[in-house]
Amino acid sequence: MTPDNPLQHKPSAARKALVLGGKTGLLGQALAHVLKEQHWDLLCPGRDDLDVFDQTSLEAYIERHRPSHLFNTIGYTQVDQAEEETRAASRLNTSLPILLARIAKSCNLYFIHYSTDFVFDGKKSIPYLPQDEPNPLSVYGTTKLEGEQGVMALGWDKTLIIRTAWLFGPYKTNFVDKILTLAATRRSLDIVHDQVGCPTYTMDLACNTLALVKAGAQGIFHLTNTGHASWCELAAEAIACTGVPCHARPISSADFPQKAVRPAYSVLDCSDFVRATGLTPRPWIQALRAYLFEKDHACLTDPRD
Ligand SMILES: NC(=O)C1=CN([C@@H]2O[C@H](COP(=O)(O)OP(=O)(O)OC[C@H]3O[C@@H](n4cnc5c(N)ncnc54)[C@H](OP(=O)(O)O)[C@@H]3O)[C@@H](O)[C@H]2O)C=CC1
Ligand SMILES: Cc1cn([C@H]2C[C@H](O)[C@@H](COP(=O)(O)OP(=O)(O)O[C@H]3O[C@@H](C)C(=O)[C@@H](O)[C@H]3O)O2)c(=O)[nH]c1=O
Repeated sequence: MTPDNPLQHKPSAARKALVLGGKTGLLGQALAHVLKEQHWDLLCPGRDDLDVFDQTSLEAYIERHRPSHLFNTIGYTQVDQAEEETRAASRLNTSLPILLARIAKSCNLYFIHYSTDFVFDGKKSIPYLPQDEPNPLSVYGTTKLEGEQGVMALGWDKTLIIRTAWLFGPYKTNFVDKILTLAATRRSLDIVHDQVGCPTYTMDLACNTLALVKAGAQGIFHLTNTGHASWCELAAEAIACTGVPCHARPISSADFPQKAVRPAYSVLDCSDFVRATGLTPRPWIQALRAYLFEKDHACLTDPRD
């Protein structure tokens, strides 16, 4: 903390969240919804409202609105495109979180940032612990890891990095939606079956993030739903839930060439989360059913309403 920074002397509201990515992101919008449901004051500036790369504007925004918590859900998440747009990926996944952590430190904000299972190489066959050695296989994974390392190197206590994986949820098209759209017009779909991870519902991740924050968690945590699946199993389950007559055919990654290499196994061990909060995330299949039910019945409102 820099003692001569005028921002840190101002008391901040008890629970006021600045959610970057909260206006348009897959996770950001879920987080905004849950924060609002839990009666937090909420700030969700989009690209047109705030240039997050401009430190002066960002600090002025923080001084004006005085949030207590800074959630960063902005990221470069196009895994294949990142292989060619290394600089753009690095700017969003590495430089931005470091800048935000620095500002959080100088303004005394609790900083919550998200990272990924793709920091691991997938050579393990039991769930990855937060302290396991990362070894990313892709530009996306590398830039996310460098973001984590840069943030942790600043040594700001009130920092929480949550590694999560395989997100699905409302507000923005995701893997499950893509599969269901394809399944509506196809008799069969070829889906990779040799990549195993843990599908995670954004709404559960948002609730569980707030439980971690409430517990005052600091450092790196793994947080997903529980269980594991291949992409093919996830697709098959989503198709089965909706009753569409489409067959999910298991294939190998070699038969679905992509620019970026994905880990073969990236299940995350969430036991630190369980210990810190006393909660156990629900199984991914149950969360998937909840998502499809809520989607079908339009249960969710716009997070900004
Ligand atoms: N999706 C997944 O399966 C997983 C995601 N994660 C991590 O979780 C976090 C959230 O991911 P997710 O919700 O999927 O991300 P999305 O791609 O859905 O959202 C990214 C957000 O970042 C914003 N953004 C992108 N570029 C800029 C920019 N130059 N300036 C300002 N805002 C920008 C986007 O705004 P706009 O709409 O205006 O472009 C959008 O709000 C990321 O850190 C990601 O690495 C981790 C594991 C799995
Ligand atoms: C649409 C489709 C995808 N696939 C495969 C491709 C890929 O290996 C897998 C998942 O597809 P996607 O490309 O949507 O997912 P991908 O971009 O690999 O997802 C990752 O995104 C980043 C942001 C993360 O952090 C990770 O946790 C993970 O969620 O499914 C098929 O095999 N058949 C298909 O018809």
